[in-house]
Amino acid sequence: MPDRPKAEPRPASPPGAKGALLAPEELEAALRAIGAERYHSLHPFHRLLHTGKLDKGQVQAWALNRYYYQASIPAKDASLLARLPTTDLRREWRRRIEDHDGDGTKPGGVERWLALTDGLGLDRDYVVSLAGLLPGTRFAVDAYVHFVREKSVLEAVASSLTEMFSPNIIQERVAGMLRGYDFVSAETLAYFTPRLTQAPQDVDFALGYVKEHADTREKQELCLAALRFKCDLLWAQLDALHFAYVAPGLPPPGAFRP
Ligand SMILES: O=C(O)c1cc(C(=O)O)c2c(n1)C(=O)C(=O)c1cc(C(=O)O)[nH]c1-2
Repeated sequence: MPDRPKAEPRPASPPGAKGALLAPEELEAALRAIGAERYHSLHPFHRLLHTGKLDKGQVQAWALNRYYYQASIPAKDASLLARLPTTDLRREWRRRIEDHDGDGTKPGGVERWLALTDGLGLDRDYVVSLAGLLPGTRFAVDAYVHFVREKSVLEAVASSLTEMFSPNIIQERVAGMLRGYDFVSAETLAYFTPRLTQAPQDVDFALGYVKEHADTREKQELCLAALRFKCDLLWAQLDALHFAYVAPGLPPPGAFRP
């Protein structure tokens, strides 16, 4: 019997770097599939929040913790802005910072989030002090800021693409919370109205950028990994809230107590 040919040793290639380049629409489909599987709309805490199943203290805990996410978004965008190489790119990213920080005449998203925490009866100085923040929130949000600061511009832009999925959850949240809670008004939730137009505008640009600049399979895999990472850090924030305020309901030392 002739000797069987020996198997060729496999070339050591980095995980995820194999396979052919995806067409831009295939890349978009792969990004959307990540959202369908792991966006925070699927988290049990959000399902409770959106169906009126939480009490006022639990809704306050959500708003207080999410303040840190809102307040950190313009800081992460500013760190990316500083690394963008062209006027057009910087102008686009500057618009995001203005959406969140305002322009000094009209309030931005951070200020509008504080209107939400005011509306829920939280003390503004306490919210802004971050004194009652869950450690899990802090670690997850800081991980996002660090990711954007340290990874490539392409990965940083890709990590913003969870916004592809946010208009749906925002509509569900606003309708569900207005139906479910007598302590919530349309005014309290006014933060979300401009996001319904801002997020698609952000996504148009960021998705176009990713589809154009992820021009090798390896870069495409990095973009997919960036979006998974972002979904994970959004999920982790809700895990922390759920553990502290729903089940088993064990807020860590120093955290907000309703
Ligand atoms: O209400 C939400 O569920 C939700 C999700 C996300 C997101 O997917 O990251 C953002 C927002 N809201 C939001 O309001 C917002 O300003 C925002 C900025 C970004 C980002 O990554 O730059 N995500 C989000």
